[in-house]
Amino acid sequence: MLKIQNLKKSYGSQVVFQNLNIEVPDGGILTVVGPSGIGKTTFLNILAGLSSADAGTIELNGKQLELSPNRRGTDVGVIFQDFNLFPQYTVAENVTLAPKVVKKENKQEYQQQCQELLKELDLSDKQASYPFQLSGGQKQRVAIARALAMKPGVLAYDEPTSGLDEESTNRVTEVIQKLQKRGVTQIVVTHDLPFAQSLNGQVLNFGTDVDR
Ligand SMILES: Nc1ncnc2c1ncn2[C@@H]1O[C@H](COP(=O)(O)OP(=O)(O)OP(=O)(O)O)[C@@H](O)[C@H]1O
Repeated sequence: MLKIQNLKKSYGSQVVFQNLNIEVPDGGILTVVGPSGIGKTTFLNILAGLSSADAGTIELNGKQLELSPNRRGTDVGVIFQDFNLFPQYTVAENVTLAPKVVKKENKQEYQQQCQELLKELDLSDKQASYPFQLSGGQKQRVAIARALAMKPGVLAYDEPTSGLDEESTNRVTEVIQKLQKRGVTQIVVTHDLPFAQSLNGQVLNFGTDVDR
């Protein structure tokens, strides 16, 4: 369970949001929508531990997350809009780097996990490719595999359909639904209303549901 209580964030005198309360059950999908400049990315950055909050708490399975850019750990995995893949590494190296270096998993463990994730995300034939050799949708699935390799409690996506065609967008929906069946809790920030509706999750509309 992801439990957000009384979360508040301001930039100077501008309150971006306050009194934000929301609960997402394990395996739940929360879609975060709202107009440009309303605070969606700010919310995602706080959740990801990339930005501080002024007040409030975020609890994941009873454990309070540190709400500052100093947070360590792998509680929340984020798929950024530009994917942030390492261009000098192959797909398989992108997926195994953090389990190897950060989690210090043994080679057999991280390699096996990588094979499973690439298979699940339909990327087995791309494992030796470099990011520049992939389509946008493929790069995104590598970013998802790389995040999942760290076994996060929550997986969050920033505008996952931006720049994708209809077929790739449908693919993203399928991946998110597949991960939901596996019990992964997911937060999806999006402008794309038809896509948000297709996910059939709980909706947080920053334009209408949030105090400022
Ligand atoms: N580092 C910052 N310093 C000051 N103000 C900021 C900062 N980051 C964001 N803001 C302001 O906070 C508000 C929310 O921005 P945010 O990027 O979270 O919106 P958004 O909903 O993600 O927009 P978009 O959909 O266009 O990405 C905006 O008014 C923005 O100008």
